[in-house]
Amino acid sequence: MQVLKFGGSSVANAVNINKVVGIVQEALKKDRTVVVVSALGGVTDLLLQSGALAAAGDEQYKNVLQVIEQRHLEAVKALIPVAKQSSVLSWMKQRCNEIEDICNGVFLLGELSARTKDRIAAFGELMSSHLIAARMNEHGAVWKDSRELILTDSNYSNAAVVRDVTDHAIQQYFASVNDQLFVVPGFIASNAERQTTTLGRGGSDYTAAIFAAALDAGLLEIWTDVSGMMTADPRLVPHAKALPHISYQEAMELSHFGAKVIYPPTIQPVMKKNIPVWVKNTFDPDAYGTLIEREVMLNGNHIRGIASINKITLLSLEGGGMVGIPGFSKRLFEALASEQINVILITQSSSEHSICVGIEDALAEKAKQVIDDTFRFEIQSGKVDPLVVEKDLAVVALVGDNMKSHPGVSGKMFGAMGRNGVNVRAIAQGSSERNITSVVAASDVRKAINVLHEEFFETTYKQVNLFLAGTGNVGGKLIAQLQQQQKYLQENLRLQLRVIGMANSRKMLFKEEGIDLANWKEALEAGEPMSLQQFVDQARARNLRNSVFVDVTANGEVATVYDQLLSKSISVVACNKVACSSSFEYYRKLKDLAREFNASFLFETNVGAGLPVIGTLNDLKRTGDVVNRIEAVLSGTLNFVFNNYNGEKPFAEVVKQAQDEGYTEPDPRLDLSGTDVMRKIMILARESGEQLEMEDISNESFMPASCMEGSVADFYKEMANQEAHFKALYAKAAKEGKKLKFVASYDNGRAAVGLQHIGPEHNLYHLYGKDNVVLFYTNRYPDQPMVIKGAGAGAEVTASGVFADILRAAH
Ligand SMILES: NC(=O)C1=CN([C@@H]2O[C@H](COP(=O)(O)OP(=O)(O)OC[C@H]3O[C@@H](n4cnc5c(N)ncnc54)[C@H](O)[C@@H]3O)[C@@H](O)[C@H]2O)C=CC1
Ligand SMILES: N[C@@H](CC=O)C(=O)O
Repeated sequence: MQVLKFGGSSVANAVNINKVVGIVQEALKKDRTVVVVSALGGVTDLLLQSGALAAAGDEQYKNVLQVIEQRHLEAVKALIPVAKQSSVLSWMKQRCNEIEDICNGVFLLGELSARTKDRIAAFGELMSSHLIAARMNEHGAVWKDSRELILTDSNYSNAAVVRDVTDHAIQQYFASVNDQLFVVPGFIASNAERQTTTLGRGGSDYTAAIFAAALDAGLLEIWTDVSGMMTADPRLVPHAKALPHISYQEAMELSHFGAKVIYPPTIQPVMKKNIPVWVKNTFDPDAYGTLIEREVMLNGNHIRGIASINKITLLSLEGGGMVGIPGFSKRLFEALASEQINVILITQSSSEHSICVGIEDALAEKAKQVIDDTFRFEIQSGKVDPLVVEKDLAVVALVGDNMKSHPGVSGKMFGAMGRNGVNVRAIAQGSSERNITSVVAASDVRKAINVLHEEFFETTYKQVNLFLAGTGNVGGKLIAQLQQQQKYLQENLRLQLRVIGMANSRKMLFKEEGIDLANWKEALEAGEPMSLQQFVDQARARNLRNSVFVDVTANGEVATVYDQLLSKSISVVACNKVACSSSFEYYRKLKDLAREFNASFLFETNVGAGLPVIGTLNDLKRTGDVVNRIEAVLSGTLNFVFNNYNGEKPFAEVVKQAQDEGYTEPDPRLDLSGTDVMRKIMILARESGEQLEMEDISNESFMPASCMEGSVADFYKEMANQEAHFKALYAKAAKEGKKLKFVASYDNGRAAVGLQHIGPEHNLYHLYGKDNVVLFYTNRYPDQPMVIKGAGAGAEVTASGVFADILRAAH
């Protein structure tokens, strides 16, 4: 004997029912078969709706009944040969009249009892099963009303089956007939008074399990519209994987926690009899689906799936008066039970100072009232605080038989969530160690499940979601490098970098599946007008795991939003130097936020572009070294200018060349004034542990003050006017056989920048093109400094430094 159950979507219309017929025909070749069917998809809702409308005195119920009748009559006409249609049509018509009569009564009384509701709801399965039996008449199908076989109590809408009587009735009936194929309605049963009852929404699965268990079936097949159970809800996790094999216990845990593929009570009866349950897809019958059995082979992973339940409220009862007093929790649970409030999760700290339970959001008010009433005396006398109710939460659970006795699973789970800023509000784990349950904000569910899926299942790659501000010189090169490396990173580092948001000063663009970097310019141009706050809000609201905000602007305002991002665990990578060279307080705050919210705040390119200056300094510090002195040339622009200026070509033209080659700041006056170098030496001093501000740094500027007045065009014009000044600077140094270098120094708490004459004996003398050099004098490098030298400006090298920071943030 085998039992096949088909859900509402599988029998939603004539086309689908014909697919079902094909599947049953094949099955019939193997064994005697019981087919359990749900109502035509959506019909149960329509039936309940008509009852509710009638009870509310709304005559619209007649229209809803018409829709129901129409759907069934049409299905009969499409499925049953014309010669045999009339008896089936007339049977359907009679049932529809019965529903109408009941609803008319409800309308007149203005009352819908639980009993009547079950009577109305039952017609869905009655009519679908009758229709399908008629369709399979040619295959010898026998229609049997399950209400004659399944006995329940009178708890309408969620009746409990009286198993021994039911088993006996089913066994007797099937022993008394010789037919091979039976079609029975799921979901419905009857009580001792022969009144119709129902087994709860999803109860057709349960009906099938009851038949399978009573008949000692060899197999129970649950045919639905998905190809089995998955590692996570595929609507939330695009990379969710099918689970070909899973144990009864795991299936129950996953189903309880929201994987709606199978109705949870279904497992119990078949598990007792060791009957395998095969979840299959009606619309893809060749797909393997999920086979649920007692013993399932290890799949190398300690967890089988991730499940969630939304709309959870946490109730917390706290108070010193609870400690050491037996009976508090008993009273709490009795109070909830008295109002039929189901408890989804319980946690109690060993201090006994608080008990916390999770229930459905919809029951929160009722729960608050009954608990506050129950503990009124204790609350008034201050022994217990009034109940704390926190709504809009969700449960996220890891499920797997193999978690048992494997240390590290919960560490991995909470570590991954913590790194992504998912705050865990409560935790529960039973001693079966089959599930670890956490409660998180409803708004974090999607992120939490994806983070966990990536951590436990996605050996293929890790997704990193970028929000990129700035598409100029450096930004443009960065985008090109990201595009060029996408494939390599996916294949070699298992990283999938996606640019989800992109902005320049005029436009912004978002694409959850990632912006196509081959056509970003056109796409961004067609984007929406840029609003910095909206860009930040989007990055926060999307709440994607492994999010990184990349600031490739030179903009002060952009630098002010880092705190909003870090506090949402979004890492920040910046080549913009404004944040790190603003007040020490803000710089410190950003570092603290990054630590607090497990995010990265990386700005390697703030000094020396792509050179490993800040990283090296941090390595020295982390390993216990102390930086005593720094001597450096930190301006690519100024080094280029002084390397290329000898009084022949005008100074202004050399500066322009530096700008055209992409070495200067967007505003070149920042380079020429020495401000850019001040920022850099201050950042190095701060990273060395010094609390410096810009005012603390002396700057011996070589620029005539007149050059710094007006616009950038005025700046160039005035530099041309001041050519004699620059010639004199050059000539003086050349006369001494020296070179002009704009040098930055930090020495035991003091920092300075300025133009110096550097002789051939000096460490800074042999420095060409746009190079930078940094000399670290430390406790471990007291005489011969640690030297970092190389190209210190240019869009390509800067972009690669930003890229490297992104990869560091990703890890
Ligand atoms: N060029 C170099 O060698 C190095 C540059 N840097 C830094 O790189 C940064 C970028 O420099 P470039 O690419 O040369 O500048 P750029 O002027 O070519 O590009 C700046 C980009 O930022 C965008 N932007 C400006 N304000 C914005 C806002 N409020 N919101 C969104 N986008 C905005 C602009 O539209 C433009 O796309 C600067 O902070 C610079 O200090 C750092 C190290 C070396
Ligand atoms: N404008 C800067 C670029 C890097 O920060 C420089 O010239 O060094």
